[in-house]
Amino acid sequence: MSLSDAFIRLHAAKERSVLIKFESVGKTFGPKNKPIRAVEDVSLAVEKGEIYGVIGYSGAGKSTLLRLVNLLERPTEGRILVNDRDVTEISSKELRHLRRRIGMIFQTFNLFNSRTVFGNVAYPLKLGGYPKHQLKQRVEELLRFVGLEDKADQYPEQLSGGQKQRVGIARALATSPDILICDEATSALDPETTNEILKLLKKVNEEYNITILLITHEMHVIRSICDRVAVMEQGRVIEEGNVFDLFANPQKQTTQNFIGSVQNDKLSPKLLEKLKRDHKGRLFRIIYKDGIASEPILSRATKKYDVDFNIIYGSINELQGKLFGSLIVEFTAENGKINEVINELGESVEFREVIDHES
Ligand SMILES: Nc1ncnc2c1ncn2[C@@H]1O[C@H](COP(=O)(O)OP(=O)(O)OP(=O)(O)O)[C@@H](O)[C@H]1O
Repeated sequence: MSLSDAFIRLHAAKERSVLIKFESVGKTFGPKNKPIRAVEDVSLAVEKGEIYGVIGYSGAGKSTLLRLVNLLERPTEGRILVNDRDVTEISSKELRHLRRRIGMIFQTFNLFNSRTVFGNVAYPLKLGGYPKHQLKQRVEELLRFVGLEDKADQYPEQLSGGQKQRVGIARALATSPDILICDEATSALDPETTNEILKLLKKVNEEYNITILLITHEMHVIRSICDRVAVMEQGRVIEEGNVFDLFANPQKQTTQNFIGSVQNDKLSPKLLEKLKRDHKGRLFRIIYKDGIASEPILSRATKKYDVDFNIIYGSINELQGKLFGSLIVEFTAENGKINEVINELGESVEFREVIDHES
């Protein structure tokens, strides 16, 4: 192996190193005779530099799992390693240090209403003994990063929800953490503001190389910015993996429901009836799962066999840089020709004929 190969491998290994590790973690609340199992036997590894999302319905145990990382809650079983150190075994001094390495933002922003935007962002710096003469410069730099340089003297009540979350992000970044934990950070925001905050989180991840661990109940958040995802239900992780793979091949009903909430390509029986009334050709659902561009495949095959095609429903989106989604297409021609097109398409995409209602 050449020296440059060795360097590349070493670099790649470093890039993929595990930063947060849950090992068979459990958390029980409540008295012994009436225990509430919030987290049940969770094992997960969050790698350095990635955006890792945990999704689940209300009560699934997401917040509890998140709060275990910086020991806002203590696990009742298992171990949580941050940078290879078991957080349950560190001293209170080390814990204070760990908490400075982990920034946190919240659904309800948790800003100090009696302090200005500047005061909120400066707070963790003052607490950590940041050099006074550099403080103003650091806060201004952070406010520029989140796009709030003109709001330094305003109070939280004078800001919109999105602006408040930007302050929360600037404050969380003040101590230059390695990890940013996001507790439903966009759940209180409208869709447009949600997208702005998600873009900002992506920028935090890319420009500062900060690992992000977020929880959400919105699949849109996972689809937009996460590299990997865990689906939680009743305290357990029921499915986990790369976001594209999970979208392409969901195993559990809950995962399928979450994906359905953003795909929006299921036909209601009423709509299917109407489509069949309005379109006299044969209807097929074509599923794109591996990033192959839709139009060229369709137009090539239909042109070759002289079949008319008409895209009538569905959507294709970008997911982790690849195309993903499904389309309902009408083919009009004699059956023999349509069958030829089907045979040809079958080599590169998955599809099925839409006959009755779809599950
Ligand atoms: N401090 C606590 N004391 C007792 N039970 C708790 C406590 N915190 C959470 N729980 C319970 O643990 C379970 C998981 O709650 P958790 O808040 O972690 O779920 P979640 O997925 O984050 O849901 P939500 O989005 O509604 O907050 C729930 O049954 C909840 O009632």
